[in-house]
Amino acid sequence: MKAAVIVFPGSNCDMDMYHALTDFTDAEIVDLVPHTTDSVEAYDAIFLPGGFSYGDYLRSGAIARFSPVMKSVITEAKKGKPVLGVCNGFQILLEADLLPGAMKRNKHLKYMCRTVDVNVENADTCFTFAYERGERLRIPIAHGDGNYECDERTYKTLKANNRIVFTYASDVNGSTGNIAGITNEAGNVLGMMPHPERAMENLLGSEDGRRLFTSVYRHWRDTHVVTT
Ligand SMILES: NC(=O)CC[C@H](N)C(=O)O
Repeated sequence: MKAAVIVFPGSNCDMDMYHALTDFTDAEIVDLVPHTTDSVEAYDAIFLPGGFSYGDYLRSGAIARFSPVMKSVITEAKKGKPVLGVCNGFQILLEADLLPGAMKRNKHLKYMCRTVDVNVENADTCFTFAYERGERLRIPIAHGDGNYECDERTYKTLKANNRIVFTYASDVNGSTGNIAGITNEAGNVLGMMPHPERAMENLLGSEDGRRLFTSVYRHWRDTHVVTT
């Protein structure tokens, strides 16, 4: 598997994502790809890390969404390649219309940085099949704009089609339905606010994020590698 970690000006979780992919999957190639690149076609999976792209000016993710690389990210997402956006990456996917809804400021208007309980609502995606449905994970959050908002019709559609992949076990930031992560209709684009790449080692608090990366890798292997 060739994986691309996109680096925007202001990304700050790019190296954590790189570490998660290089040290916990068997991906042959993991590249840090600058936002100025115009094609990511050569990659099998694309990762948008967290951070403060363009200083969160205007709105989180609103400027990064127009980075040169995003045209190709959108094309590859529409082809069905796995695209994961974590935190600011999720915000960029929302701004790029690859996922529905928007992020508002956290309900208490405070930046929050702590480890929270996250429920696995759908373990039937290429990102989550190494988990069990109903499992409760410990994963760090670190955001000021994590209050996910969508209209009622969108919420019903997300729910009816099992596109809510993660929820917070309690109301941490005001998100509609405690949503912590959703997919697009095809299931190959996942946006999530909690940081699985910061939950890779028990020494650092949790290793509950590992299986997200191993799921993506195994999904690629199962669909691309012929064994005799
Ligand atoms: N950790 C991050 O990706 C931060 C996300 C975003 N810039 C916010 O504060 O909401």
